[in-house]
Amino acid sequence: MLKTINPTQTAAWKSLQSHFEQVKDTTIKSLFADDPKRAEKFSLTFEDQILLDYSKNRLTQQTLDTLQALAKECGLADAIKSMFHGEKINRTEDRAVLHIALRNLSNTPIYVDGKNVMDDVNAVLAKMESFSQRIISGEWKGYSGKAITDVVNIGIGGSDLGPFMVTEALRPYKNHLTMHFVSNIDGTQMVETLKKVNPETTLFLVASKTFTTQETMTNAQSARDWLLKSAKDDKAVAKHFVALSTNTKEVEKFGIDTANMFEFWDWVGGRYSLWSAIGLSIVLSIGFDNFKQLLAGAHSVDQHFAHTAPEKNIPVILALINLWYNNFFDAQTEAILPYDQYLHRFAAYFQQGNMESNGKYVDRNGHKVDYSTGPVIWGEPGTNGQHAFYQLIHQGTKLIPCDFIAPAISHNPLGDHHEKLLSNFFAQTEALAFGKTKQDVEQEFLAAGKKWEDVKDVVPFKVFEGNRPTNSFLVKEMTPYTLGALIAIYEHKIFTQGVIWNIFSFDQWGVELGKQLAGRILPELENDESIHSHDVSTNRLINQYKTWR
Ligand SMILES: O=P(O)(O)OC[C@H]1O[C@](O)(CO)[C@@H](O)[C@@H]1O
Repeated sequence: MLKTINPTQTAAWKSLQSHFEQVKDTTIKSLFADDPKRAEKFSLTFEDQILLDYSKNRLTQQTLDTLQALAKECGLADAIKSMFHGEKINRTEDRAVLHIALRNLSNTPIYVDGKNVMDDVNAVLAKMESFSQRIISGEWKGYSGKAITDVVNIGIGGSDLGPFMVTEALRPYKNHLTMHFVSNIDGTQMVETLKKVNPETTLFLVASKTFTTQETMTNAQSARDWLLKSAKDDKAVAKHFVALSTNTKEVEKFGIDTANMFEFWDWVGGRYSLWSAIGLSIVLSIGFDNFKQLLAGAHSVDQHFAHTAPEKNIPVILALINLWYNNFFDAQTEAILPYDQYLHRFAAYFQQGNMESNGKYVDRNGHKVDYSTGPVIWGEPGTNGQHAFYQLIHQGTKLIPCDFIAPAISHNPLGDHHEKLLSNFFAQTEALAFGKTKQDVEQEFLAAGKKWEDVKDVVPFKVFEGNRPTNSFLVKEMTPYTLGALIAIYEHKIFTQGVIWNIFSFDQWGVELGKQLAGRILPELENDESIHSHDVSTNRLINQYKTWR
């Protein structure tokens, strides 16, 4: 079970506080000047596929050692074992946390309540394999006898972001099926999607762990109505709708044959579910063998996380580095910046992954914390970000630790595009770390033959103080395997931080209140009567809406 220690009361935290006072003004530049072997010492390679360089950070070996001592005092090693052994570490929902079982290709038994979950996991994987083969080969026919050409995944949050992110990231592995993702309750997304597809050849995947989520059920109902308008026979539903869910009863109630249901279990968190039946859209898009490679990459990282010494453990090190900025430098956000267009939803995916997991102010004792927990996660692919928000990262007043991610081998070697992309990837972390001094700026002006009088006023604006921390992930090639590994690294980083912050990373009660209030407001919108049941601001907004609609 997880310990319930306030991290700020540990001896290691106190050491970190005094250590912080000693090193807070040390620059990355001086750390490199003092140790020519820094890049070698502060980097790790995962299976000759991913190089993580974390040398451009504001930390010393002592910082890392003390952070490791903190993790130890907070019981990280036991927490990892608890998760891998299927203990119910999601205590507020009384559930185990076993996304690692979904990719447990070694098939070692994992027990929950005395039952080996691997039997069910393997059965669903086999069902996903045979179903996807029938769809991809064209053997499965729609109501009019035509093969499926388009797949629409209807889901939201974890039932959308993961499958969408991965199918985009692995586009080079795609087959002929066209994938669509509808998540928003805003009818616009469904209407625009339905314009692009033909009811005779479209398969809908209704992806919802609970099968009660308002957005998904509303979208699924509209899609069903749309299908039946053409098919004019309820039997068509069985040929065009499948369910990905834990809730058999609700699936039946919706009218989907449970033979067309792909099951998963309450020990799979929504934001950790792309490895489960929720990944069916991924399987349909890239085929089962590639999906298995995705699982294999994640499984390999699971082994690394569970069995590698903390000082060589990639997710642990990443977690500690960002905790250092979050809790000692008071950094509020972290940016994820993939130099890979295919990863354009990677940051959005980990927005949910991280913020829904560690955005908590109540600790595992039920008390309000007096320290900072999960950061704001954001990001966009490079180089687009460079022309948008990098100004603030380079010269703003906020400290923003950034993760840079790039593949060494491009799937699209068009002219010198990839060299140009990668030159930016390398240049940015160098610029952020080392900056540009006043002397450099002056030198540059002189070399360009400028007169000192003409340029002296502009010098301060051209100085980069540097010392902005980054991690670099250089991935050999973005394959299903390496992508699976990368995602699992981030998942375990989030887990590690949650353990140290003494919070429950696998519930999400913070999303409930808004849902509850929306449920109360919806019937109030049914007529044009003036509303007085809320605060004055909400009343006014509702009443203005009623006049304008
Ligand atoms: O898969 P479901 O049950 O429809 O839930 C969708 C999403 O809603 C949440 O419960 C809350 O936003 C997420 O955790 C989850 O991924």
